[in-house]
Amino acid sequence: MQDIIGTGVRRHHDNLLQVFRSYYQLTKPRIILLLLMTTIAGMVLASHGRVDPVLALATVAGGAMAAASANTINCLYDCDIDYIMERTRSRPIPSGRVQPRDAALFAASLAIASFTLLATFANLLAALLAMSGIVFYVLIYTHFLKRHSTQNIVVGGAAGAIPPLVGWAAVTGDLGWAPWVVFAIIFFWTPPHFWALAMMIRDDYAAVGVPMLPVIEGDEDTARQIWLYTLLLLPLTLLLVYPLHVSGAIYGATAIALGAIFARKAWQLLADPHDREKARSLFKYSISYLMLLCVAIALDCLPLSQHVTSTIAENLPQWLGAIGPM
Ligand code: HEM
Ligand SMILES: CC(C)=CCC/C(C)=C/CC/C(C)=C/COP(=O)(O)OP(=O)(O)O
Repeated sequence: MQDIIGTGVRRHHDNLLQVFRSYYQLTKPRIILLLLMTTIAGMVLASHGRVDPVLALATVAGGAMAAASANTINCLYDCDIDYIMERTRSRPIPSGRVQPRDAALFAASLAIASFTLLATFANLLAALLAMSGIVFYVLIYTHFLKRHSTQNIVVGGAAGAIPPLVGWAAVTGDLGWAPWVVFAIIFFWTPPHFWALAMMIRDDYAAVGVPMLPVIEGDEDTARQIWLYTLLLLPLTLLLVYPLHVSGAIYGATAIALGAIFARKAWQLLADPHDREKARSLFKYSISYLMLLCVAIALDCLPLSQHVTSTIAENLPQWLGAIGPM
């Protein structure tokens, strides 16, 4: 008898775990992690590394819920094509694990909770920016552009660039040049990030009639455009050092090193646009690139880093003098 009850409880527990896992998958959690890193970068920049922990926690939670809501609505809207594409077939809605109505309720609750949290613990601007991220991603990207334009992700990429604005606004209550530069970095990073992936899986997109650039214009043109966006992205990353002076030498050196690797991978793809391994390598690297760039922004703002940077700046002429004329 006890065995039967035990098995029943275990089965109920397993089912509950399955349900949690399905809703968790619906939010595309790994993408949220990177979006949050950009939010944290925005907060750290705005507060010169001294973020209030309660505000930080509320902003991260509110930002995560807004992105989770946007991703859930995207899964709901796209479930017809997700059902056909191999990469997306096993997602919770096409595989029947979550009913569309439940997903809609889930997304609405997340958006309301996000707005409430951000408006209460941060400010109205941060809350409205997060909501505009959801609206832009769902309406402009998912509804208007994704299935109708080869420039879908160029314009749609603006939604993914909003989280650092949320982070900055949560700290300061307004916006300035620095957060808009981080916005622009992510905006120009998105086409190489996504088109590299789209080159790998363009047959999937072709099968469902989504006009991603590699499907319509082919590999050569896509590789050329990736190269162009990469060339625009790299100098943009340095604007935080000069003329904005919100980041220092540690960030600057990291941005140059990371950018050089990015440029090398984009160049290799340009030289061999049909090589899917080169596209895969650029796609994977694009994720590490943005993560590390955000880590560098945060590290650079720590008081210790600022001390190291100012010591180097003060003593550099003396050290160079000691080396003597070259
Ligand atoms: C319009 C803009 C964007 C498009 C169309 C796009 C598209 C994609 C797609 C289709 C994937 C593959 C996901 C999968 O295999 O299920 C992906 C992966 C990923 N994207 Fe993007 N992306 C965009 C912007 C962003 C932004 C702004 C971020 C974060 C700042 C981001 C972070 C990631 C990460 C971390 C992954 C890897 C997820 C994993 O490991 O499964 N993406 N992206
Ligand atoms: C502030 C705020 C809430 C911003 C929201 C930003 C956001 C959720 C960006 C996500 C970008 C992304 C992963 C696009 C992929 O969509 P897709 O439909 O092309 O991908 P798929 O084919 O994998 O479904």
